Order: sequence, then structure tokens, then C-alpha cells
Amino acid sequence: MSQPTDSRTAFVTGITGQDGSYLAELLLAKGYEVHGLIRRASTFNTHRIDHLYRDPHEESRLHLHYGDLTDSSRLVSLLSEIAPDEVYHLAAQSHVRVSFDEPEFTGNTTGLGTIRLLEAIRMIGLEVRFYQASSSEMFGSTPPPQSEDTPFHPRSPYGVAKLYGYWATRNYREAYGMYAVNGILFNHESPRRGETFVTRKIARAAARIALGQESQVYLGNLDAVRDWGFAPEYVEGMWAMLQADEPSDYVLATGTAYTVEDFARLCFAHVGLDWTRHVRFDERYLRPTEVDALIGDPSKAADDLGWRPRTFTPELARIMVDAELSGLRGPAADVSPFPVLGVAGRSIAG
Ligand SMILES: C[C@H]1O[C@H](OP(=O)(O)OP(=O)(O)OC[C@H]2O[C@@H](n3cnc4c(=O)[nH]c(N)nc43)[C@H](O)[C@@H]2O)[C@@H](O)[C@@H](O)C1=O
Repeated sequence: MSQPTDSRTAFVTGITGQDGSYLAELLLAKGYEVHGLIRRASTFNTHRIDHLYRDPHEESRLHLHYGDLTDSSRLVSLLSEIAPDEVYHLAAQSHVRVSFDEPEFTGNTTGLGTIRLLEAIRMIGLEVRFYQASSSEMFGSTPPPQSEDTPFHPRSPYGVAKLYGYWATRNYREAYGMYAVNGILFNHESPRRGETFVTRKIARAAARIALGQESQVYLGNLDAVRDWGFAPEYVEGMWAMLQADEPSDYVLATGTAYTVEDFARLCFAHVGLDWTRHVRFDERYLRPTEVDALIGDPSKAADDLGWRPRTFTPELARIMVDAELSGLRGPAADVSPFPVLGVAGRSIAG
């Protein structure tokens, strides 16, 4: 295997999440020095990146820093100390249903957090390339297919907060000439997805039911249509957006449509079960306003960046169920497409 050659430095917010962990792997494999922002918690929250700490005696290229998107002075001091070449802003309160319960907190972190970071960069005068994790939730009730030119109509406090971050990013590009881009990502999943998102919840239930560990799973709206891709491929698109000659905004999606019911059918069929015998309805999982259909058009990313999805929803469902089955049968299985050799670091999380 060829040795990584890149000597750039990246700062990643949300590094402990699904996307952050895959992105850290990708950047480390390319030779970057990676700095991640993590929130302190009384319980361990670094399980998705713990495998990146291999040998504590080797020189470290992964560094974690405590901080929070609500703490401007910390963002200023960290960014001036690290002086990154690229900033990937992935951190957010990212659960749509939860955003109805915590609208103000969601606005403060997901919305204002973005402008705090942009403003910190501007105040210090950093020459960085900035990636904003925008979301297909911003399209809300605008019918599919959705592209970079589709009007927005968000349907949740989360969607509203992401729209604020989207426009903040465009404004800093237009007002200050900052290299700042929005990746408008449609749903992207993996075995590292949080357990309360619908794909992981269904994959986990199908595996547990197949092994006789439970018999039912409770879900909300089965008719919602989503465009589910594979998260490791989407972080490649994030990186590609920051390597382009000119900053621009891009949709990343598969362009295919499946309902929640379809996803349940695929997962249960993979373990030889009939989903209708195991899925039950619970109105607690309904949202006050639902986003009925999100189907992205990723043509611009294909034309400009050469980015194309390789894994589609049926294979994704099989990958996720297989990972759950292996995890339940033995040591946790994972899909780690970016092999990181010789990377070491020190966890400040204890
Ligand atoms: C792009 C976008 O993608 C994600 O947002 P999401 O699409 O809301 O993802 P989800 O997995 O929570 O819901 C998908 C659909 O599934 C329906 N659904 C039915 N029954 C359950 C259920 O039991 N749980 C959940 N969570 N959803 C359910 C639910 O009503 C919705 O229609 C986030 O990453 C977000 O950060 C983001 O940016």
C-alpha cells in the first residue's frame, strides 16, 4: 500500500458521529493531520473513532479537543491554535423528531453554531476551505426530484436551522469571498448510524428478531419516501467539494426512492422473515409535520466532481442487517472502507 503523502490539516466538528468517523478515516488515509471537536460527556462517546487509536507510541495525526458549538470563544481559540487548511462542519442536533421537542436548542446548535464557526474563521482571518453539512430536509414539502435549484420549504425546526446554516455559508462566500460550500446530502446510512434513525432501528430489529431476541418493532409513518445512500461514499463527496477549483453547492444522493415500508421489507426478507408479522405502529414516532418524499438529483456532483453513488438501498439494507447479525453473534462488525495504518493518537475522553 502506498504511503499517504498529504500534509494538510483538517478540523472536523461532529467527529464522533457516523459521518465524522468515516471522514476522519478518509482524511487520515490521505495523510492529513485531523483535529476533531468533541463535547464532554460523563459517559464515553468516542466509540466510532476509538479504532483510530492504534499504537500510543507512534506519532499522532488525530487530535481531539473539547469544545461546543455554543461556545464562540473556544471556537476562536481552537481555530487560531490549529490553523487548519480545511474545516468540515458536521456537528448538529441532527434528529428531526427530537427537533420538535427541542426547537430552541436545535436552532442554537444546528443554526447559530454554523455562523459562530464562520464568524470565528472570519475574525481570525484564516484562509480555509469550509464545508457545511446541509441537508435534504431543507426541501421539506417541495416535491421531488430535488436539485441545487429546487426551492426550499423546511418542515421541522431541524430543517429551518439547517436552512439558516445553508444561507450563512452562502453569505460568507458572497460577502467575504470565503471558500465555503454546502453539501446538500440526502439520507445516508451505515452500520454506524445512530440507533434511533429509522434504517438502523429496522436493521437492528430484523437481526434481533431473526436471532429470537425480540419479536416486534414499533414504527411511525411507513409511507415516507427517502433516498438512502451509503455514508462512506458521501464523505468522499464532502472531500471532493473542497478540492474543486471554485466553491459551489452540491446535492449528494442516489436518485432512487424507497418507502420506510420498502426498507422494512428488504431487511426482514434478508433474514427470511415477513415484515408484516413483526412491524407494529406507534403514533409516538409520528412527526407534527412530515416530509413525504425526498429524492435527490446528484447530476451536478457527477458532472463537476466525478462523484457517483455505488451502493443503493437494497444492498445498504443487507450491509446493515449483516453488520447487526455479526455484532450480535460476536465482536462488533464494521465496514471500514478507508484503511488507516500507523495512525495513533491520545484520547482525551479518558
Ligand atoms: C437528510 C436527513 O436524514 C435524516 O432525517 P430523517 O429523514 O428524518 O431520518 P429518520 O431516519 O429519522 O426518518 C426517516 C423517515 O422514517 C420515518 N419513520 C417511521 N418510523 C420511524 C421511527 O420509528 N423512527 C424514526 N427515526 N423515523 C421513523 C420518519 O417519519 C421519516 O419520514 C437525518 O440524518 C437528518 O439529520 C437529515 O439531515
